[in-house]
Formats: sequence, C-alpha cells, structure tokens
Amino acid sequence: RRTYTYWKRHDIPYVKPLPLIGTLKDVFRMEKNVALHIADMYNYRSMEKEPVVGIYVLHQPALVIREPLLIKSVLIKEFYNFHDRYCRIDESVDRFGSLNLFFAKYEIWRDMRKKLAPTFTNGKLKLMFPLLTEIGDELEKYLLKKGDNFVAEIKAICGLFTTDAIASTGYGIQVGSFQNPYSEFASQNYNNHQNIPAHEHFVMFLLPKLSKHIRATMFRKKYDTFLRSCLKHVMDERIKSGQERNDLIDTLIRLVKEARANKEIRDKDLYIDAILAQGAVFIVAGYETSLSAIAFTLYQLAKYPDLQRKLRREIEKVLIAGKGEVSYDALKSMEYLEMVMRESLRLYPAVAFLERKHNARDQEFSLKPYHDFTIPNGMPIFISNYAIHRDPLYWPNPEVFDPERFSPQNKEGISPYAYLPFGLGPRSCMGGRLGLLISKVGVLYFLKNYKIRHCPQTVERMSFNPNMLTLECKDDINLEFIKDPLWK
Ligand code: HEM
Repeated sequence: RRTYTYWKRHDIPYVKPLPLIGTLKDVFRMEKNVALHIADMYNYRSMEKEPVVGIYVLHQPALVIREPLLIKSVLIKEFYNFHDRYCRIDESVDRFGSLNLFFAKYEIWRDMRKKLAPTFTNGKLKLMFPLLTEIGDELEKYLLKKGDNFVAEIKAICGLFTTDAIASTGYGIQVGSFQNPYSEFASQNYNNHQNIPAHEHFVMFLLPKLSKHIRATMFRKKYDTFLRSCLKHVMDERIKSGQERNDLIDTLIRLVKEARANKEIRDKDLYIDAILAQGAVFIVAGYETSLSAIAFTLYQLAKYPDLQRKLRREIEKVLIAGKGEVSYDALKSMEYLEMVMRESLRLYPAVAFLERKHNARDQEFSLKPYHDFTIPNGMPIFISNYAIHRDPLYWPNPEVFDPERFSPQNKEGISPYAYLPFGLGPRSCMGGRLGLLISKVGVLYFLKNYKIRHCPQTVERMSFNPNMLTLECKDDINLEFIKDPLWK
C-alpha cells in the first residue's frame, strides 16, 4: 500500500493504480499497445493542465511528461542525464537486439551514432534517390497490371515497396518483391516483424528488468542468422568487387576493418557485433515505420478528394517539368507533399511514444518550477507524441486531417516540442530523413496513374493493432483505384 502512495506522498498528480498491476490494466488485457496506453495516461481525466502525470508500471513509479518545456529538458537540454532509453534487451539473449542504436546503452550508442551519422547526410540521400525511383517504377508497373479500376489492400503493397526500398538503400541489393512477394528477404523480414508476441514488447519497454528472464528478442534466432549471412554476403561481394558506393555497407566494412586492427578493443567479437547490429536495425527500424507512413497517408488522401486533387496537381507539375521523371531536387521542392506527409505523421506517428531513463550523471533532475520534486535515479520517463499531436491546446480540431497546418505561413506557429514524429535531441531518429524520403516517393508513385478513394470495403474507423509496438492499422486498408494518369 505504501508503494502505491508514492505519488500522493510527493504531491504529484497521478493515475489511480490497481493493486499489483498499477496503471497497466489495458496493456495486461492486451487491448492496447504500449504507445496508446501511455497516450491514455497523458489524457487521463483532469490532467489537462498538469505538467506531469505520475503512473505505476506495476509497482514502479514512472512519469509521463506533458509540459513542452520539460520535454525539451529531458530530450535536449539535460540529455546528459537522460541519455539512455528505459527499454532493454539482454545481450546474452539477442546481441543485435541489445547492441543496435535504439537499445544500446550510452557508451556503445555514442560511439556507434558518431560513426554512423555520416551515412544519412543530405548528400547521401541524394545518391540513394535513383534507387528509390527504380522501385517506384516497379510499383507503377505492378499497379498498372491490376487494371483501370480495382480495389487493393494497400498495407501489403506498401510492405513490398518499403522492403525493396530499405534493402536497396541500406544493403544495395535488389529484392524484386513486386515480382516475387515471397522472396527470402521479404518473408524473413515480415515473419520476424509479425512473430514477436505482444508480451515481449510489453516486457522490453515496461518491465525491462525481466527482459532476460523471459528471453525477449527483437531479432528472432532465425532472423538473426539470416541477417548475419545476408550482411556477410553483401560485404564480401563489395570487398571482392572493389566497388565503393559510400553507403551503409561501405561504412560497416570500414568500421569492421578498423575494429580488427585496433589492439585496444578487448572483446572484438562483441564490438564487431555492435557494428553489424547497426546494419541489422536499419531494416527493422525503416521497414514498418515507412510502410505505416505511406499507408496512413493514402488512407487520408482517399478520404479527402480535394486534398488528393491538390497533391496530384503538384505531382503533375513536377512530372511535366521533368518530362515524366522526378529528380531529388524536384521532390524536395514539393511543398504540398511535404505538408501532407507532416500532417499524416502528426495523426499517425509510427513510433508513437518516446521514453528515457533518468541517469543522474550530473545531478538529479528537479521538476521546479512546476513541482518541488526531484526525479530519482533510474526512474522511467515517458512522452506521448501520439497524445501531444492530438492535444487541442496545440492543434485546433486535432482529429481533422489538415495539411494546411504545415503551410509555410502556419508552420512557424507550431511548438517544436508539440510535434515529435521523429523524437528530438541527440537520440532522435537516425533515419528520419530517409524514412520521409521513402514515404514521399511511395505516395508519389501510388498517385501517379491513379486516383484513390474509399469504397465499401474500406475500414471506417482506424483502430490500431494491440500486438504491435509501432502504430499499425489493425484491419486491412482496402482502397479503390481509378486510372487517371498524370503523365503519358
Ligand atoms: C517515417 C519513418 C520513421 C519514423 C516516423 C521514425 C520514428 C522514430 C522515432 C520516434 C524514434 C525515437 C526517437 C527518440 O526517442 O527521440 C526513432 C529512433 C530511431 N530510428 Fe526511426 N523512424 C523512421 C524511419 C527510420 C529509418 C528509415 C531508419 C533507418 C536507418 C530509422 C532508424 C532509427 C534508429 C537507428 C533510431 C534510434 C536512434 C538512437 O537512439 O540514436 N528510422 N525513429
């Protein structure tokens, strides 16, 4: 009973806990995924004006931060004291899972992030762009083969597109999912993604101390073996050919070489696995997020024909100017496409909650002037980007899909701490710009030859899969395609 009076004793507004399970009722019933549960805590009744909300993850007190200035402190200003995520995967159970940038603890994270950052510069994205338009062409052919008027389930098609986009930009390999949707690469990726049971996500993110005991993994053994052999094959081929592409694979080859030569590294196997883990996470982090971004955007555009018309007019202009081709610079100049994608990521941020752990390297963090409370070492901190993105305090009519919020005139008024689809600060998304680029190319090629609209088979209310960690529509998303080419 004393445990559950923690927030009351510290005079912090809190969500009333239930014995033993704390505030986790919906997660335990497997009715909600972790992100939507954190959003409910943000929106808990009578908390609208509160800067923080106290919750209990079973018996562990944790904080949901609501106030934008406190969010800024946690993610940016006081990064030194919040540099790790709370989630954990045990190294002895899943090395790729524990050593990749998302899960890695500070020392490994800092080293790897610095080394990987140059792979995602604007210049590198420009080099990757032709690879993406090639896959766009494949998508175009695939849709044209279906005819002039048809209904299609778009999550599956977006999955084919992002699988190929990630494999090509990350590993430099052509998977050809549109010709063979059941290729080894696509199936392994899809199966790993679908096969992680909800309770493992729950433990990794909310009860990380139990992660090792239940052997929670992000990369199942089979997928780990597949990715290792895939990376080895691609790296060996690259070394053999002597070709240099200045991409992720070249970076991994250089880092492994340097690691082998460095006498100061004590556990070489572990260090080399930490390098390869960054190659592995590229696929997992990029696949589902970009897939969702494209699928949710198409769903909204099909619902609002006027907005779709406006975007198709912009696509048409670019195609005419480029004589049927779209260049990197032309895509970057597409203002309305950018506004549409930003708005889609506001309503549906694929990674729909952020979290950190208080490490108190410097000094313990105080909530002053909001509360006279000092966050103790080790306390989990949650930020619901999903709920902030729908908070009427920052977004008038938040449930309405309105790309004009991000027009050049209006976007100045958006608080940077109330819009977090890629997180913020040194630990923000590493591949966000690439994810956005993949998603824009995908949306453009879907709309190039077709108008899309809702039909009787289209799901009316969007609900999210409680078993997935990322935001994924629970149902199929069926849309009607009507042929209307913008360029002949
Ligand atoms: C539209 C697509 C994407 C969205 C919405 C997205 C969103 C996010 C978010 C919200 C985070 C957590 C940030 C934080 O805690 O502050 C994150 C982390 C991360 N993302 Fe993405 N992501 C996308 C695409 C990608 C792609 C294509 C890659 C491939 C490289 C990627 C790699 C990562 C990595 C490595 C991290 C961990 C970064 C770190 O801890 O240093 N993401 N992403």
